[in-house]
Amino acid sequence: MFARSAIPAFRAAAARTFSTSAAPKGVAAASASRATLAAGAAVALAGGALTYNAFAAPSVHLEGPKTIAGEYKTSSERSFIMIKPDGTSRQIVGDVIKRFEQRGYKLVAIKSLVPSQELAKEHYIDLASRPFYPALVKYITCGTPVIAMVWEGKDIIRQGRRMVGATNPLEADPGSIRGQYCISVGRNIIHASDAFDSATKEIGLWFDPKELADYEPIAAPMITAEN
Ligand SMILES: Nc1ncnc2c1ncn2[C@@H]1O[C@H](COP(=O)(O)OP(=O)(O)OP(=O)(O)O)[C@@H](O)[C@H]1O
Repeated sequence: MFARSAIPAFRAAAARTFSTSAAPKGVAAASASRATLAAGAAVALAGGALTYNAFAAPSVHLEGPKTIAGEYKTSSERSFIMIKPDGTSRQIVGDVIKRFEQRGYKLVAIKSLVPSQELAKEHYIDLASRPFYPALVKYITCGTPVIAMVWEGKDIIRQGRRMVGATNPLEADPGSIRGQYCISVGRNIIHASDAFDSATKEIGLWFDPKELADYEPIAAPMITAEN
């Protein structure tokens, strides 16, 4: 059984880079402190509740150059992207997925769930002192599902943030997802990891490693070749 005390340890290690508005971009991999969940344990989600399921091996890799978020600045880099309840309700899930697919990114995990209070609070824990935090948690757990995804590919963390757009949709580039689909900071339809250690934390929080697929899309060489 996963020791619940590992979550606060992990939270402390993830530091401010988890929340996305003010995080130092691009330096997280080098500077981030790391945490390791105990071998034989993982965070898993079932029926919208946060549970801690034991498993044999491997452990969730949260430290070292290669983590559950792949390897930073390589084609194995991964980001946690989540369509929020308003995005699901407004039926733009397909459009969001299409953008990432057409850009050349690889979908390695996806699931629809109604997050528990515990999970939503943990995801946004770095904003706990902000006045909008209770409403944010209420919104994420409102009963309409979120679409939790892991996308993989070159520079996905930075590009994912660019594709999503600014936190306040009114400041977002019109070509970005938020810039195209929304006008309110409280209903900005999508989340994307802002740094490598944030992606590591978030993927580990929302997914069991066994849910992450390892495959090669047939068009991969046409997307990734540099010459
Ligand atoms: N002033 C605000 N009023 C209401 N909600 C806010 C406000 N600022 C942020 N939020 C909500 O909290 C979320 C997290 O805020 P954060 O500052 O981390 O921005 P973000 O990184 O762009 O968003 P996310 O983490 O969801 O990708 C925002 O996406 C938004 O839903």
